[in-house]
Amino acid sequence: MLLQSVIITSTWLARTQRPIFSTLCRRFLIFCEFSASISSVKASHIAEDDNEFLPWLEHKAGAEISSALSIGRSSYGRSLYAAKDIKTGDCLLKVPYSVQLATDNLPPEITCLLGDEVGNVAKVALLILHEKKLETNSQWAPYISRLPQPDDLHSTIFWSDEELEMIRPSALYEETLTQKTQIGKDFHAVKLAFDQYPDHFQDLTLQGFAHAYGFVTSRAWGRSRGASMIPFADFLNHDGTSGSYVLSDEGKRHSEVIADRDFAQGDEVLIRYGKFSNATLLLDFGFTVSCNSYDQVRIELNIPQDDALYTQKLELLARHQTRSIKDVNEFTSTWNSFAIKEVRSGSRKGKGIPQSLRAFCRIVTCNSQQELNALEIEAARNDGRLARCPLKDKNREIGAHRFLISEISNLVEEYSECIKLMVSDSPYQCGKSVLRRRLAHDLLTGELRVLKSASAWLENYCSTL
Ligand SMILES: C[S@@+](CC[C@H](N)C(=O)[O-])C[C@H]1O[C@@H](n2cnc3c(N)ncnc32)[C@H](O)[C@@H]1O
Repeated sequence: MLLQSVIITSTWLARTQRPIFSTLCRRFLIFCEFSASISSVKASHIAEDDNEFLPWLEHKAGAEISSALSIGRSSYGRSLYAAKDIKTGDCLLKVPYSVQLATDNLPPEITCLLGDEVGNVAKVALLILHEKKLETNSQWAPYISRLPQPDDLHSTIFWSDEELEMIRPSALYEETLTQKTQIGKDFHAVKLAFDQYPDHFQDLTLQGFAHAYGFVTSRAWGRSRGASMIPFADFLNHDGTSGSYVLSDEGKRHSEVIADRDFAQGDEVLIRYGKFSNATLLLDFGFTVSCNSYDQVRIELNIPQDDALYTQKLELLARHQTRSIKDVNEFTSTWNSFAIKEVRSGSRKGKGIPQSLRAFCRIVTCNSQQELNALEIEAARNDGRLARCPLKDKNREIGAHRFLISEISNLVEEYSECIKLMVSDSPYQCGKSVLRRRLAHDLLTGELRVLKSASAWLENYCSTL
């Protein structure tokens, strides 16, 4: 990822910028949000060597980083626990910028070889590889040695083709391929840059580069100077239900986390990485949460090619095309691609189903040039957007929504089939395969829940119109 964080300036102005999800730029988000919560899991044990990590980092920083937290292990890997009773509003940790790893830590002789085509995530990945190569001579050795093993990375970019087939109906499938392509491009740009310099990254493989890339997307936060790995803070695990923030204070040049509730000594402290769907969590971090309230489904609709008004409809949409809109998960609603979120039952307005999607269906189901003209006239009288109001002809309004129900039903069928296959698939798999099957299952069942909620709302809309 880049984890989301709130950047505070001297005026305490939080900026909210986030590049594209599932394309690498998206990772340079600036709006980061953290939240802390209590897990019922108490600190199991603190690995012997982990005791030395915080003193090492504090010595390096020349400042105290945390007296409130200690390192332990949970089922999520390394984790942070309350070292004492903590009150809401207490500062949990404060990590100075001077001990964070960002692109400006890259040695100048490496930086000067890299062109603009090599993105920030790739540069931080190179920094990690560079430090790794130095082994114990690296001044970051205690941090680098605590990064996960490649086998512990479960982002879909590391899934085999067969594993990826499990998530075929989800937009994450395409997002994963796009991300892999981007990593490949970054890798080749890096290789080209270092071609003449056998001292640097001569033995770099695409696989090694992709792993380093995965470390960055799953453990770096967006800051004004780009992606930053924040040692110690990156031992915090995610809980989407909590709601306090990690602040990156540009003035004081540190990142901090404030407790949003009380913790008893020994409680596991979890933060919210962002309001991320399972698709985002899986691509960026390699995990999912069950019943994720931020889940969403991207659906793409097209005007049937055999539609007698195909060209007229396309032209009409093009004339009224609005700028694409990105949401928090970086899903973009373009002219024919829309993100649906879970619609609460009983919701009157169908919040979760974009108005632009319903408008698209009203246009697609028009049967004559006159009907299209009427929509254009209405748009000119209002704010210029097409088909935002319910059609006056009730039957046509129902027809438009029935078209959408039918598209969603096809998806529901596709998802259900895939889930059924997944459940009945080879019972002999173990370890990594079982874990990835569960991740795929969480993803698809979450997206299926969203689709079904939208379908139920639309059915109700049609029957009560
Ligand atoms: C920023 S690191 C957190 C520290 C990490 N557990 C470690 O061992 O260093 C993010 C990674 O922790 C794990 N993680 C965090 N929250 C999780 C959760 N709610 N469920 C499962 N894994 C989680 C995932 O492997 C994720 O890529």
